[in-house]
Amino acid sequence: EPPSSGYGTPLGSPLGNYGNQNYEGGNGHHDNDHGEPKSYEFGYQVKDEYTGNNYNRKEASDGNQVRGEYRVQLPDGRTQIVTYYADWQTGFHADVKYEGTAQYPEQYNNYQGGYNNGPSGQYGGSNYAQNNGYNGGGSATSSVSIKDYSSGSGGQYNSGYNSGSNYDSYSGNNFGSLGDAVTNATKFDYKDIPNFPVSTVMGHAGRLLFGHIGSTPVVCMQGRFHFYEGYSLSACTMPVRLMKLLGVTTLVVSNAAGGINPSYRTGQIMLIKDQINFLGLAGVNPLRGHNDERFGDRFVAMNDVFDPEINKLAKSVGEMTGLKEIQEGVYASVGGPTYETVAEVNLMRVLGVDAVGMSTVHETVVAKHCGLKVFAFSLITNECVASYSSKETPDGEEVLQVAKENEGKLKGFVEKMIPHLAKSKL
Ligand SMILES: O=P(O)(O)O[C@@H]1C[C@H](O)[C@@H](CO)O1
Ligand code: HPA
Repeated sequence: EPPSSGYGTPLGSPLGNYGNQNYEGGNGHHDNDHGEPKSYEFGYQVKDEYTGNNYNRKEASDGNQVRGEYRVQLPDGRTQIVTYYADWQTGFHADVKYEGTAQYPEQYNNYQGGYNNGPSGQYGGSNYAQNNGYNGGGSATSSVSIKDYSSGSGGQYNSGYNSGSNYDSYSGNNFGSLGDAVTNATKFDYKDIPNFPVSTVMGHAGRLLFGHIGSTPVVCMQGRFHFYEGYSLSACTMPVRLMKLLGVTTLVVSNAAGGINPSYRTGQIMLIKDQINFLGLAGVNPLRGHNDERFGDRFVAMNDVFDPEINKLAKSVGEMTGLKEIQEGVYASVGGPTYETVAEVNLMRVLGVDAVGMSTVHETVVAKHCGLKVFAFSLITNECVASYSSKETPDGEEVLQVAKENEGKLKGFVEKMIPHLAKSKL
């Protein structure tokens, strides 16, 4: 069978009577009306220091066999060099080599297969832990794929949790004791879980718990990962995808947040009715890059991520457990680790933000993408400073302290809310 595409290229070249006439008829090389097959050669090169463009191609044929070479600049910084020959009896033969060292831009790591998952495979998702220095706390990047968790670190949790585990309590900063709500818990330190990031923030215990709240099976994170720790958002949200793969159906998220709404007081709970994704609006989104269709669609609706019915239930459960003045409002996340300037606090007020933090929104984005239901709430740990005359300044110790003072009531709330949520089928 004469190859077609391998021979298409010369068409239109200076000696372009080669391809069509000799091969498309399928009658072999010599029985055409135009005599002997003709030789040709062509080539081009683009080399431009300013744009960095550097590629070329050359090809020659003696009429029987085509030989050529082309160089392609890969987005990872390497040059791919393909040397080939082809003839109509044996087809196309290529030898592929690479020059240079691959860099790992985040958008390619997000693609589980890696754009270069062929001969060298350096971009393959399963390599990310070794390559990206999760534990160094530096500029970590990750790719998260079904492959990573179905046959890697996830495997060890599958038994017992895969079927019927429909709740996940995702504990945020400083609420380590929410983990105490989990009964008969099996606990794993993050550092002992292959390929898992580690928490570097005070108050984040760094443990994954499996157990029950009431009769509901739960997976609970004692401690999360933040963008300001140096993790990419896809690394921060990797556990959400892990939970999805474990069979979790609802993500319960908590956080410590600063009160932007002037009526909010330290120690109050705010049920999140909507969010503003400042990082996302600026293009920093955990879903940026290749979309793994096995988790969800490319484009994700976020207008319906928080269910007003769940919040209604939470309000009544909260009141039942003695929570006072439960608020419902808009949470915005910033990259941190800086707290807000006076101007930023006032900007957020104008924008309709009620509470601000440094987590959660990327987790809810990834949860929505993979079809998890979401329930989220904030503990107001400080009142954001909106005036230049104020002598107050937020600090991490205060946040931790307020969280500690309130963790008992949060635990009571979560212990009741999760079974109610499970029963309600919301
Ligand atoms: O993990 P969360 O969002 O609860 O923690 C908040 C944000 C920062 O980590 C820290 C700032 O005080 O608290
Ligand atoms: N700003 C941002 N993140 C926070 C705050 C705050 O005031 N308090 C707790 N997390």
